[in-house]
Amino acid sequence: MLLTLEGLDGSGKTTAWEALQATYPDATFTHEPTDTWYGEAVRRSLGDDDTDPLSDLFLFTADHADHLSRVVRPALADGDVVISDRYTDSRYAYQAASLADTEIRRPLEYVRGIHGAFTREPDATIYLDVDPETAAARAGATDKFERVSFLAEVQSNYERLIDAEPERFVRVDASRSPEEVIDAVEDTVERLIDAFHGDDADD
Ligand SMILES: Nc1ncnc2c1ncn2[C@@H]1O[C@H](COP(=O)(O)OP(=O)(O)OP(=O)(O)O)[C@@H](O)[C@H]1O
Ligand SMILES: Cc1cn([C@H]2C[C@H](O)[C@@H](COP(=O)(O)O)O2)c(=O)[nH]c1=O
Repeated sequence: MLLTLEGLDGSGKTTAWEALQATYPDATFTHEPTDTWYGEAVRRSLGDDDTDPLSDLFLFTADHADHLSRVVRPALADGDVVISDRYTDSRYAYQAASLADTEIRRPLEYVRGIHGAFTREPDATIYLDVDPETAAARAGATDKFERVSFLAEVQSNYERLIDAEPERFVRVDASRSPEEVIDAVEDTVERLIDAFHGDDADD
């Protein structure tokens, strides 16, 4: 089963993902950007305010392709629960926002289309819902994506993704205290894993 955590910068994904590691010691915990040289290239781009958005998309997508073949697919093949801090929806939401002022028409559909041929969509996605102002303040507004106006575009892309696939997403109110958010995420993960195994048993 593939579970992903998504949301704006500073929404608390990593805080929740770290807490889950104690509860699910046998699960495979992973993240995007990864720690490989592909991920390092992505992080280098994040630190540069003057990159080409299409080049960024393909850098992030290369990191995802490597992540899929090296970590996600093997762990799923072993029957593991995989919990990823950011995954495909980050590209759909962020790169579609950064491509908005380019020659690419319908960026969100374009980015999804690139992934369609090769990716493995998540079984469920927890969306940590926080407003762009809170997100930017928590994240520290240190890179080009952590600006309120940009995060507002990203947020509206996430909302489009949720509208398109409401059955895949679980929204968690991430404006609450860290303890309350962690509790809500842990309850949600427990429910999703139980439901997934229930579905397996029905097959
Ligand atoms: N519910 C919360 N309330 C207040 N502060 C929080 C909350 N959750 C996390 N934080 C703080 O906000 C900052 C960002 O948290 P965290 O790294 O978990 O977010 P994130 O969604 O993973 O961000 P990014 O996508 O930028 O990596 C950290 O300093 C963290 O301690
Ligand atoms: C996977 C991925 C990430 N991003 C952006 C989102 C954040 O601003 C940074 C780094 O993420 P982190 O959670 O702070 O480590 O990268 C993106 O734009 N597209 C993606 O596919």
